[in-house]
Amino acid sequence: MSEPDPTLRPERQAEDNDRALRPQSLDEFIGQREARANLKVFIQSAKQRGVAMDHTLFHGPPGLGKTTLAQIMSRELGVNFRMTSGPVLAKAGDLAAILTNLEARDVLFIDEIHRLNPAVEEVLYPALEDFELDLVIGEGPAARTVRIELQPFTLVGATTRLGLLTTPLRDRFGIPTRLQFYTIDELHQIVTRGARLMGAPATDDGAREIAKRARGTPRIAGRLLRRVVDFAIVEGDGTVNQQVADHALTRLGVDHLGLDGADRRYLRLIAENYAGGPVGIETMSAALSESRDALEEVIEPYLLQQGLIQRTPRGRMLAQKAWDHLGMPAPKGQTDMFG
Ligand SMILES: Nc1ncnc2c1ncn2[C@@H]1O[C@H](COP(=O)(O)OP(=O)(O)OP(=O)(O)O)[C@@H](O)[C@H]1O
Ligand SMILES: [Mg+2]
Repeated sequence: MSEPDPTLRPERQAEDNDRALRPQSLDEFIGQREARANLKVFIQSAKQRGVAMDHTLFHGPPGLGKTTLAQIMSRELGVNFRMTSGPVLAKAGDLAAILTNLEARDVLFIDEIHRLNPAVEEVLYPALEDFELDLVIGEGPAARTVRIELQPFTLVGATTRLGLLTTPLRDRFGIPTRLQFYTIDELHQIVTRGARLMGAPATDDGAREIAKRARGTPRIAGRLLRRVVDFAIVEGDGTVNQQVADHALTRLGVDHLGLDGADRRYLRLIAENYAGGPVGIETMSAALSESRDALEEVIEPYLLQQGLIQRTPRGRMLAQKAWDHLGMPAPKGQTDMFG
């Protein structure tokens, strides 16, 4: 079986640096209606009161717009945006250096915040609560603690794994925000806007075809759009229409539900080797040579959201929709419990 095409995975790649498609304001940002409406109120209120906005946590699957929203927040608040990530902050001193350089009301964005070193996390707590740093200077008997006052700031954390956050850290976010998969209509708008910005006109049904197959994820929609544009330019007349979109996406191995090779391998494994399940995640991970994290973070959320699989205490099971999608009959009695 062939390796999944990295174009189709929601993980970050260099081309995300293509800023052209990144929305710059809350009004330009499509989708996440509820989160956006709430953020608007909290941003406005912080500005009117002249205070740092409350610490905000974005969580949800990769590619749904966590980093984008954090950048938009700082822009709308009119403050600096400082960016780092959990794995990069190895020592308490690394975080201290960043915190002491923040200006009043700045946004500090920590990506992959579930991967903070515990020693660094300890330093973060008083900083978040009282805008104070307790630093230990020197070693042994000469060691002493100094307290440093910080400017009030807003921490914006992002994570794909809310469950891996420690409770004390989680509790320090006044504004926890879960990002949802996008609807086809929302992705349709995102693709149409992206095509316009790329200078490649998309017909309504062309944009819709890409939207339907983008796995609910703007990052994937952007990637698929780029590839469809390639086909449109080389093999068509440069227009993104339904025919060229379907042709290109089929060539890329993206099926009509937006599933790619890795998704189908996942479903087929349960169908063919485990008669529809239940099968444990560790077994799946070994059989597919994918890390458990990758399965839980990247592959499963969309399959669950689409109602293709179910998570049960005994493991993963295929739902009827998955059997239909694979074109295989479900074993007798197998899916009855789900109706
Ligand atoms: N609502 C949106 N409208 C248009 N484009 C969007 C939207 N949300 C995200 N994007 C685009 O999708 C891509 C991924 O967004 P972003 O980097 O913010 O995701 P993320 O949630 O931070 O992902 P990760 O978990 O991998 O860090 C970016 O190129 C961004 O421009
Ligand atoms: Mg991000």
